[in-house]
Amino acid sequence: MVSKLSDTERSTHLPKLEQQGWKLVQGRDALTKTYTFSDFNAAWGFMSRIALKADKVDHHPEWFNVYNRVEITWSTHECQGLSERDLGMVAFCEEIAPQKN
Ligand SMILES: C[C@H](O)[C@H](O)[C@H]1CNC2=NC(N)=NC(=O)C2=N1
Repeated sequence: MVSKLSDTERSTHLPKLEQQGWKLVQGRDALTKTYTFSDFNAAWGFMSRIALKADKVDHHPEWFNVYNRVEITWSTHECQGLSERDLGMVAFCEEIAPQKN
């Protein structure tokens, strides 16, 4: 069973993630970021790599795509909030996104 991030873990990780453009979702325990890419091809490439990773680690995103924009949200259904699994996927997103915003 995966557990929600502790207060200490939150104060360790959230400030840096907020600097990277991640925001806590209002009304639920989740992190979201909107990435903008050069075109649909780049956005879909990003989504494809996340899809493969999500499948591998069995942790899946909530997301919305329009052309070059991908809004992605991470939260863990199992504990109904943020867990270390979300931090892992957030780090992966940052690692592979060709464009930072
Ligand atoms: C049975 C399966 O392992 C679970 O439903 C996995 C699948 N992907 C998941 N993804 C996310 N984001 N949270 C989960 O708790 C989760 N659980």
